[in-house]
Formats: sequence, C-alpha cells, structure tokens
Amino acid sequence: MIIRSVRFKMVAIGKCSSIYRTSTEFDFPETSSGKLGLVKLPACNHGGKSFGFSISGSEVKTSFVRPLRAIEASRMSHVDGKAEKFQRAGSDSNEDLPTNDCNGFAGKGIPQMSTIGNSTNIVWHKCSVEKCDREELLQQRGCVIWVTGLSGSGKSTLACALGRGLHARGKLTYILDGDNVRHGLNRDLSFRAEDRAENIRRTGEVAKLFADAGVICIASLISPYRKERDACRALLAEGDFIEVFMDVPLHVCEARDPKGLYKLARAGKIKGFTGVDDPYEPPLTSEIVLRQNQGLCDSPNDLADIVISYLDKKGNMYDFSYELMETCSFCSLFFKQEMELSLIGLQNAGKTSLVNVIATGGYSEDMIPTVGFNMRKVTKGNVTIKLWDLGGQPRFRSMWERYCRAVSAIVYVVDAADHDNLSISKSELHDLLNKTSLSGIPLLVLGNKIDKPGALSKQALTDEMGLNSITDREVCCYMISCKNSTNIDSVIDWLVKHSKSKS
Ligand SMILES: Nc1nc2c(ncn2[C@@H]2O[C@H](COP(=O)(O)OP(=O)(O)OP(=O)(O)O)[C@@H](O)[C@H]2O)c(=O)[nH]1
Ligand SMILES: [Mg+2]
Repeated sequence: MIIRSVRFKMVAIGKCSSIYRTSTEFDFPETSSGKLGLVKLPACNHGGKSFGFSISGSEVKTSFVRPLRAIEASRMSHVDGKAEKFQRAGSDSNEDLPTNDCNGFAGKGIPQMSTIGNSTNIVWHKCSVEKCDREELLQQRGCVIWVTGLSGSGKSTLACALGRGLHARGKLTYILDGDNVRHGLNRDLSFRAEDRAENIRRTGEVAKLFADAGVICIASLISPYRKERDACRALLAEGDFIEVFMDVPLHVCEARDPKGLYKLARAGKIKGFTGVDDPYEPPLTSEIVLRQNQGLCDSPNDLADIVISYLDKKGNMYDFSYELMETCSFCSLFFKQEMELSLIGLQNAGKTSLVNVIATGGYSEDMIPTVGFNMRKVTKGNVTIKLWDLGGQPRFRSMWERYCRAVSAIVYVVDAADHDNLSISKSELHDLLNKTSLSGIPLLVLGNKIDKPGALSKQALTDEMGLNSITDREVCCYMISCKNSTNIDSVIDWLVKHSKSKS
C-alpha cells in the first residue's frame, strides 16, 4: 500500500503539543481502514493556537481548523479566593515557580504564603501533572458549563441530555445538579439567602476542580443572582466557564411546575421562591441562550446539540472525527457529510427567517431578534448542513468572525428594501472579509425582501455592496424573498453544491 498524502491536525495547548492524523489518502492494493494515529511533538508553547495543516510530499499547507485557547487554569494561583495568573519577570513558563515535589519541598525558593479566607500561612502545592496533561489523556478540554434559569426551565433535563450527548461522543462529563449536591456536600445548607449563596459558591469551587481534572462539568442550578454566577466564572480561566441561560418565561415554568413548588410558593408555603417572591436576574452576556418556547428547537437533544456544537467550535472536544468526515473522500462514500455555514448580516435582514424557510418552509412576520446565535441542522440529500444563525445587532457583530472560520461558505443577508442601512451593511461585510482567517471562503450574498416595494435590483445591490471589488474568493448573489419563498431553491442548490465541493 502506498500512502499518497496524509492530513494532520496539530493542537498546541500550553506545554502540550500533539499532532493527530485526521485522514489519509491511500492507493488501495488491499482494503485499509486508515486508523487514526497520535504523534507527540516536543513541548512548546504556541500561545494556545490550533492549526490545521496537510503534508503532501515536501509541501506543508497551513489552514485554520478550529480555535483552541491556551489552557491557563494549570497556571493559576489562588489568592483571596480568586484565580490569578502566575507571572514572573523574564519568564512565561511555570517551570521556575517555587514548587514542591513528591518528596517534600524542593528548596528552590521561598514558598509563596497566602492567607485565604480563614486559612493562614498556606502554600499552593504544585504537581508536575497539570491540567493540560489530563486533558491530553482524556482528549477533551476541561470546562464548566453553568446552566442557569428558573425552576422548571429545563436545566436538569438539558444537563442530562448534554451528559448523554457528550458521553456518546466519548467525552467525560460530570453533572453537579443543584438538588443533588444538597443530598451530600451541601446537606448542611438551608434555602436562606446566605445558604443559597454558599450552595452556589461551593458548587462553583467543586466545578472548578472537575474542570481542572479535565472533565466537562455541567453545573445546573437556578443560581438567580448575577453576582454569584460571576463569582463562579471568576474562578476559572477565560473561556472555561460557559454560561447557558435557559430563557423560559416564568408563566411557562409555572405551568409546567414539575415539582409542585410554584403552587406551594403561591400559597405562601415556600418563602423566597425565585420568580415568585425572589428575583431572578437573567444573564446579560451568557455564552449561550436557549429558548424552549419558540418551537424552534424544542427537544432536549436539540438543545444539547447547540451546546455541543458550541464546545466543538471552541475546541473543547479535541474532535478529529469531524475533520475526518469532511476531508476523507473514502469515508464520504459511507457516511453522510456534515457541513457548516454561517449566516450573518445586519439585524432585521431576515437571517432567522431564511433558516426557518430552508428548514421547514415556514415564515412568520413576528420574529424575535436573535440574541447571540442559533444553530440549526438541516439535511438535504446526504448532506447535513449546520447553520450558524448569528445575531445582527451591533453588539453581536464582533463574534461573526469567530463563527465564520472554517465554514464551507459565508452567507451574508441584506435587506434589499432598507436603503438607509446599505452602507453600514457594506462596510460590515468588507471589514469581515478583510480578516485573514476568512480568506478564500466562498461568499453568498442574499438580497432579501424583494417582495417589498422599492427593493433594489440585483445589479443595484451588487453595486451598492461593492461586490465586484471582492476578488479573493468566489462571490455569488441571489435576490430572494423569504416571505414568498422566491429563489429559496436556488439558495439551497448553491449551499448543497458548495458543501459537497468541500469533501
Ligand atoms: N417583507 C418581508 N419581510 C421579511 C422577509 N424576510 C424576513 N422578513 C421580516 O423581517 C423581520 C426580521 O426577520 P429576522 O429573520 O428576525 O431577521 P434577522 O436577520 O434574523 O435579525 P437579527 O436576529 O436581529 O439579526 C421579521 O419581521 C420578518 O418577518 C421577506 O422576505 N420579506
Ligand atoms: Mg435572527
């Protein structure tokens, strides 16, 4: 058997660097399965970047694969209950910090004494097996998924679905459920305000330990106050705390009332019940917002899928099976292909409407602006298209670039009847395309709402958006109406064609 070319994915995280073979093209004198291999590289720090590259003969091509942040948690000291990064002048490494070895204090320097809470003269005892070593062993990135929301909003159901979904993908998880931790660790705590705060603090600390162990820890607690949730977030390195807000209105939760608690609270038999006589402070900037009341993604598995896709995108999954599906033509004979597309454009352009029309053919005038993003999977033929529908309001535009990396195509939606916003739409598009991480990714511009009087023609939209000046990639433009389903078939054909051309 002759190996013609081998594709690798290199992941550099803190001191741990590895190359994973992701797919192999073979000449087949015999049947071969092209098993995955793991090659260790000498330790080096690449600042937590993730690279994809393929080696073909002597040529090495680099391409962005999926963002992996530096694992910093193993470099944290813990002072006054807060995580702080160790940083010494002239050194960005951990190796020269005062450490204790397994035989006792090694005498390399004066240990750093701390007073934390009621504990005085305590020293952080560091071990040479660090978070990134455990993560490499587990092939995942430890983190905390903090699920918050009203009682009855579906937190525990989501946590279980998420646990199942991740477990099925070979990821080690542990659920810290608000009620469950009160069976043991927090059995001494009541529901008084200070005890509820302590319940959250302890759960946050335990979740941090799980994340440090490399586990994907799913904490599911009402956690009604921002201050306490933010304190738990502050325990972890940036990016390791993923807040998931179950945005289900009180009346829906109360109608469900799975434990009968709302009834008791309304009858005055439970005091200080969140949503009834105690406030719930919704997150302002949570990483993920899940709404179960829109009928878009109502099954727990669908909701879990959104979180899993987020982890995938952020690199927590260390998952090369996805790349393998994308790049291995041999595999594509047997497996369905799954492709990613990002939908962007100003608010009110009709992105979510487009997703709905593509997915179900349904259209509604009564749309809620997208907060953050939604993810929908649509299957057309043997291609499953993962659509990232991103919020178009100014506060969400900074995340467009992150969600456009490594997609098969960028779909940019413009309201062709909204003349006032064309110039801002144009500048947002061109700013985005100037990012080097997105170079070469095909662009599909959709002039939407052509059913409206005064909507631009294709030529006028092409001119107004400066599409002819984009020369570094394939650009296509269609004029559509989500309302009347005009040209939606052409859009789907284009998407499927471009999805297939990736394999
Ligand atoms: N007339 C007309 N209205 C449309 C069409 N497509 C969408 N709309 C309307 O435009 C409004 C905004 O649609 P959305 O799909 O929520 O827009 P969006 O781009 O997702 O907005 P953000 O989520 O805020 O970024 C809704 O009232 C839709 O009904 C269309 O083809 N014609
Ligand atoms: Mg939207």
